Amino acid sequence: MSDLFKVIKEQVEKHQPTIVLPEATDERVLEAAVLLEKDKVVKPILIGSQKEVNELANQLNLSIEGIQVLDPNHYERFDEMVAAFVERRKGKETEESASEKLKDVNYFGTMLVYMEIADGLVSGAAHSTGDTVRPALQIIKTQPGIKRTSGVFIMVKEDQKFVFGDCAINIAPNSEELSEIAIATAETAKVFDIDPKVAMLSFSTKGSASSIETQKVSEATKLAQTARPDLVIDGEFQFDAAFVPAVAQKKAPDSPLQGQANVFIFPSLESGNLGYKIAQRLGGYDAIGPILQGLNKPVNDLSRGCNVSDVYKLSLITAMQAITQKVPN
Ligand SMILES: CC(C)(COP(=O)(O)OP(=O)(O)OC[C@H]1O[C@@H](n2cnc3c(N)ncnc32)[C@H](O)[C@@H]1OP(=O)(O)O)[C@@H](O)C(=O)NCCC(=O)NCCS
Ligand SMILES: CC(=O)OP(=O)(O)O
Repeated sequence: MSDLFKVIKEQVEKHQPTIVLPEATDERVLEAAVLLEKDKVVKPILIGSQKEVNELANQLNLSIEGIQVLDPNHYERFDEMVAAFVERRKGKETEESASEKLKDVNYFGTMLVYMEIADGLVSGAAHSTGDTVRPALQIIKTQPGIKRTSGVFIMVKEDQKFVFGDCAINIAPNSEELSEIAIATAETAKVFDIDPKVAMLSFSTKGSASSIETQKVSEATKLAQTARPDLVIDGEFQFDAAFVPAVAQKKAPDSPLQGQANVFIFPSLESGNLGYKIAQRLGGYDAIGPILQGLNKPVNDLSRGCNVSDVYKLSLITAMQAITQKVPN
């Protein structure tokens, strides 16, 4: 385990927050839950039928002793949960539609976090991002002052750490949204002990090309710089000009980044999602996330391509958010 995760583990194990893993019948999730329980870092809550979870555990030769399993079909506080959901969705759900939705493991798990029965949630190993995050967008909602949540990856290889955003949520952010994503991502980087140097990415460097797309990024850069003059944010940059000092010397010699960027903001979800997967699969980086930024409580997504270690590490990050994020709901 890298130093970064050793530090997070030390921070988290003193508190052992409760993290919901709704996809109990996914082998990777069950295995990660068993490891988290064994290492006494977080208390996992699995969601599903006890019978099915027992069967999978037996098949994998895993002991789930001590791990709580909650079944939406036999949950003693289900009526209370339905009432709280209807109240939260004010006019958008009836008791009947709420009872139906709360049978879904992601809605059910998200309500456990909302009702403070659990401290955070990690899902998405077996669900699309839309199905994983929609309950959180509807129930947990964004923190005051944050218009949109976004999803970032912490990219780790040996002692190298970078943050990539938005790789998960906003399909075609406008310049205001991109500026908000850049600021939120810089703040997330600090949580991982990265002194953020933010590059706003494009296919152009400082006006080398001009189009609606490049102008959007250039405008977003100005908005972010004006809103947060204390942060180092510059753009628009091609990746090489942001990352390679010799190329930065040629393409953008006057930029404060000097080819030393460590936070990369992609102009669209197409580029962000592709970019992180290329760095992960061709570049050999560990890609942990998507970590959702700006929500009132920690709910995080996984890629369906994740492995046991990804589930474990994202659970640690979620636990860390739970103990550090004291935001009023
Ligand atoms: C995230 C996503 C699912 C939301 O879309 P959606 O479910 O159609 O959202 P809706 O427009 O119906 O909005 C649902 C609720 O979420 C809120 N919402 C939507 N996007 C939001 C965002 N980025 N931040 C905060 N809230 C958001 C809406 O305001 C709405 O709230 P309300 O019901 O209380 O009014 C959609 O943007 C999406 O599919 N993004 C791409 C996900 C993806 O495939 N990523 C690639 C793999 S990681
Ligand atoms: C984050 C992401 O790309 O998720 P998935 O691979 O499940 O679509």
